[in-house]
Amino acid sequence: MGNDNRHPLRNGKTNGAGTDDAEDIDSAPADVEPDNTAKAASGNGTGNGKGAAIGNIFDGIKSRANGVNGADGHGANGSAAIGGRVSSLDFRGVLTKGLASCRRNLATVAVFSFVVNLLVLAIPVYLFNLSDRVLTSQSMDTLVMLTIVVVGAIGAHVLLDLARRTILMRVAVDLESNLGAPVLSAAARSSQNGSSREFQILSELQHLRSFITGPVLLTMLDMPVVPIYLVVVFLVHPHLGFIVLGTGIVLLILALLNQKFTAVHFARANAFGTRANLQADAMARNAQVMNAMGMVPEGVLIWGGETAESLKSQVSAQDRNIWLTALSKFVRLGTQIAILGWGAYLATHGHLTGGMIIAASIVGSRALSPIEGTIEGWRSFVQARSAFARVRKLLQSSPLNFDRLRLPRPKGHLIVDRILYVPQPAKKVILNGVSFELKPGESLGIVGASGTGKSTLGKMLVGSIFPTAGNVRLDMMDLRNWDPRQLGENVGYLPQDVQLFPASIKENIARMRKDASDESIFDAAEIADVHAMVSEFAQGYETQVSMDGTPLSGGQKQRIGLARAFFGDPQLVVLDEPNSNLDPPGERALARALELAKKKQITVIAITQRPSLLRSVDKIMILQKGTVQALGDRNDIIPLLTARKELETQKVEANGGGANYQAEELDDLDREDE
Ligand SMILES: Nc1ncnc2c1ncn2[C@@H]1O[C@H](COP(=O)(O)OP(=O)(O)OP(=O)(O)O)[C@@H](O)[C@H]1O
Repeated sequence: MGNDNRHPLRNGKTNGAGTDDAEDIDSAPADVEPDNTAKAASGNGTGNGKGAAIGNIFDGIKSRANGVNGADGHGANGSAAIGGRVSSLDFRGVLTKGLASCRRNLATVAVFSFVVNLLVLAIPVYLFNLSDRVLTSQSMDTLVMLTIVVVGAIGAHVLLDLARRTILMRVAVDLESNLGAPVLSAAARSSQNGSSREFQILSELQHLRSFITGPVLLTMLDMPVVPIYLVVVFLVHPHLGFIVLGTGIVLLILALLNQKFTAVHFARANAFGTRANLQADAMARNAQVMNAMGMVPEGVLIWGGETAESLKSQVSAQDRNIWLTALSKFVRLGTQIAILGWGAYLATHGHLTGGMIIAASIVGSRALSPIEGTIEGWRSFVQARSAFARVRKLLQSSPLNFDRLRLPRPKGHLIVDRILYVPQPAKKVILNGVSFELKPGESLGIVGASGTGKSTLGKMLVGSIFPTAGNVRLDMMDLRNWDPRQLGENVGYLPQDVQLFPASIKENIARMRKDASDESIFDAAEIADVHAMVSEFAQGYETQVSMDGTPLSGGQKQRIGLARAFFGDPQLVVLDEPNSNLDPPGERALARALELAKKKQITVIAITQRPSLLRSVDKIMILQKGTVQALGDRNDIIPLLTARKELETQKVEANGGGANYQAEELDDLDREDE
C-alpha cells in the first residue's frame, strides 16, 4: 500500500456516487452540533440514494470541515458569546457511529451475498435435471418449466449482486466523506513538527475505499455459504464431499502460510514506501533550494534508496504470494479433476448419475472459489486492516475529541509556570524551569543564543506544543484546557519560517476565514503597517500568492505574516524573529505595530536575535540553554546585554576578529535611550 501511496492533498479523489447522507450533510447548517454530526455520520447507505446526492460528496466533506472548525459565525473578531460551544467534532463518536453504520451495511451485504450464492445453485440444479430428467424423459414441458425457473433465479441473482455492489460503493464513499475532514483535522493537530507523516493517513482512507469497492471483500463475504455448498456435495456423495473438504482445509493452510510469509515483507514495503513519499514531499517543498544548489541528484538518490527498499520487500512478498497462489490454483484445479474422475468411477459402479457428477463438480468449485479468492486478496485485506488501524488510532487519540466550554474572551494575562520540555524520543531537556508572567498589554522580548530554546518556548506560548511539566496559562486557564478553535482566534503567531497559503493576500491576512469582514482585514493590515506595501501591488489585496510565496519577497512575506498574526484582534501575540527579513522601514513598521498593540492592550512576546526590537518592549528575558538567565524591565536588562556584548567584542578583537554587529546595535540602543 505504501508503495502506491499518493499524496492525499495533491490528488483529487474520484468523485464516485453520493449517498442519502451526503445530501443530509449538504443541507446541514454550518454549525453542525456533535449530535447532528453523529447523525450525519451514521448513514445507512442502503443504496436508495437520490440523484441529487450523487456527486455531492465534496460538499459533504466541506460542511463536515465546517463542523470541525466550528465555523459557527463567531465573526472575525473571535468574540464569541460566553457559554456557546464550538461545534468541534467528537472524532471517537464519528468513528464509532460510522463503524456501526458500516457494520450494519456490511451485514446487509453479507445477507445479500448469502442469497446470491444460493441462487447460483440454480445452474447446477438445472444441469442435473437436464441431464438426468429431460434427456431421459424427453419432456418438453419439464424443460420449459426448468428454464423459466432458472432464468428467474439468475435474474434475482443479478439484481441482488447489483444491489450489494451498490451498497458497498456507498459505504466506501460514506466512509471517506465522513472521516475525511476529521482525519485531516486530527492529522493537522498531531503534526507538530512539520512532518507530513500524519497527513498521509488521509490516503489510507482512499485505500480503505478501494478495498471496500474491490473484489476481495465480496469474495470474503461469500465465505459463509461455503458450508452449504459443501453439504450439497456431501449429499451428492460423501466421497466427493471429503475431496472438497480436504481441498478447502489445504487451501486454508495455504492462506495462513501466505499471511505468515508475506506480512513482514509487506509491512516493510509500506514503511519504506511512506518514507519515499515523505522524501518526495520534502523535495517538492524545497524545490528551489535543491535546484539552486544542484541537490536534485542527492534527493533522487535518497528517494530511490527508499523506493528500492520498498520495491525489494514488495517483490519478496509478491514472490511468495504468487507461489502460494499458484499452488492453491493447482490444488483447486486438481480437485475438479478428482471430483470428475472419482465421480466417473462411482458412476461406473452405479452410485452416481452423469448429471450428479457435473452438479457436484460445479458446486465443489463454487465452494472453493471464496477460499481461493481470499488467499489471492489476503494482501489487500491486510493493508486495508492496517490502514483502518492507523485511521482509528489517529482519530481516537486526537486531543480534539473533547468538547470544551467556550470561555469568556481572554484579556491576555499570561502565566508561564515552571516549564520543563523534554521532547520524545530525543529526551533532551530543551526548556527547564522557565517562569514569568505578563499582564494584559505588556510586552516581552526574548533574547538568547541560537538553539537555546526561544522558538520552542514561543510554540508553547501559543499552544502549538505542550510542556512536559509545568503549564502555560492564559487568563488563568491552562492552554490545554482552552477550546483549540477559541484559543486560535485569540492568539496571533508569526513563526520563524513564514509560510503563506496559495491564496490572495487578503485571504492570507484573514487566516483563510470565509466570514472575515473587509474591515477586519484592513484593521490587521493597518496594525501591521502593511497597507502601503500591499497598495504597491497591481492587484492590491487581491494579489495571488503562490505556494512558494511569489510575488512577495522574504520581508514582504514576513510582514503579511505579521498582519495575519494581528488579524481578528488577538489578545496574545507571539512573534518569532519578526524582523529577521526586514529592512529599516520594515523594522520601523514593526516598532509601530508593537506600539499600536500596546495601545490595544495586546500582550506581545517578541523573540529576537536582533536587539533593535528591544526598544519597543516592556520586559526582556535572556534565555540560556533553556533556562532563564535574566528577566526584568527593559532598562535593567539592556545594560546587562550591552556589558555582555562588549565582553564578547573584546574577545573577538583580541582574537583579531571584526566588529560585532549586535554589540554595535546595542551601543546604538543605549545611546538612544540616554
Ligand atoms: N522536537 C524536538 N526534538 C528534539 N530536539 C528539539 C525539538 N525541538 C527543538 N529541539 C532542540 O531544541 C533546541 C532549541 O531549539 P529552538 O528552535 O527553540 O532554538 P532557538 O533558540 O529558537 O534557536 P534559533 O535562534 O536558532 O532559532 C535545539 O537544540 C533543537 O535542536
